[in-house]
Amino acid sequence: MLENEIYAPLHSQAITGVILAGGRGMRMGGADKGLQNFNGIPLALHTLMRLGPQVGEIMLNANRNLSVYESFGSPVWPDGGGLGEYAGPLAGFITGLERCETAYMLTVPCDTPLFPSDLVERMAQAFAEQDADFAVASAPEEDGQLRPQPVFCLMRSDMLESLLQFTHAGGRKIDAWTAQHKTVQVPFNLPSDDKRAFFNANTLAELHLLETPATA
Ligand SMILES: Nc1nc2c(ncn2[C@@H]2O[C@H](COP(=O)(O)OP(=O)(O)OP(=O)(O)O)[C@@H](O)[C@H]2O)c(=O)[nH]1
Ligand SMILES: [Mg+2]
Repeated sequence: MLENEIYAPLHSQAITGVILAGGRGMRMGGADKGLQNFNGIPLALHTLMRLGPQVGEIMLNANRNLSVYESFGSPVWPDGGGLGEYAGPLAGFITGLERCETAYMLTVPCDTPLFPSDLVERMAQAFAEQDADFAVASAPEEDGQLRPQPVFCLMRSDMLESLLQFTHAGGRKIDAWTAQHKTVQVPFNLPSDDKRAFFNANTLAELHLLETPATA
């Protein structure tokens, strides 16, 4: 690194956003989570609209109702990687890394509708400043404790080989994989940050709660 160069900025246009909507949705009674309405808009479409302006390219990862997802106007890819059906979010990471045509990829789940509008900017800054292999968001949960949110994960798109090795050895947990590399945590707990930004909806009741404005 040159003496005067603080860090090489990571331009948002070099990032492909991958929206993970490939789960079973068991806690929603097996519903296709990404197609459940949030304030009248399917969650996956809501997520596309929130993430789209923050990245250069965008794709959806889904395993059911593919034509409905395609109608949202972005590329849709189901799980590959030979892990079998519903192997978990890392199956979506594999799909994303196989399809990504930019230098970086950022994953976002479809069930966390209030995620920050400056998510990518802050993740990319920490990633570049600390010359990391992964940037992972961390945020306060319902109990106020700051915890990693590993489905919000920024990486270089050359991580596919490492991920295939990890998953073919039986690994399924995102944080166990990222722990093999240099990972920076990006805290989203500034006083100005929405406390509910990383609340996710596992049930329909939780989804409806997120639709209502926060009470002071
Ligand atoms: N591609 C893919 N994504 C998944 C898979 N399982 C979970 N995800 C995604 O990972 C994120 C977090 O998963 P969960 O909150 O457990 O969602 P889920 O698995 O659909 O719901 P449950 O069945 O209730 O656990 C969501 O965005 C899911 O869509 C999978 O097998 N494949
Ligand atoms: Mg699950």
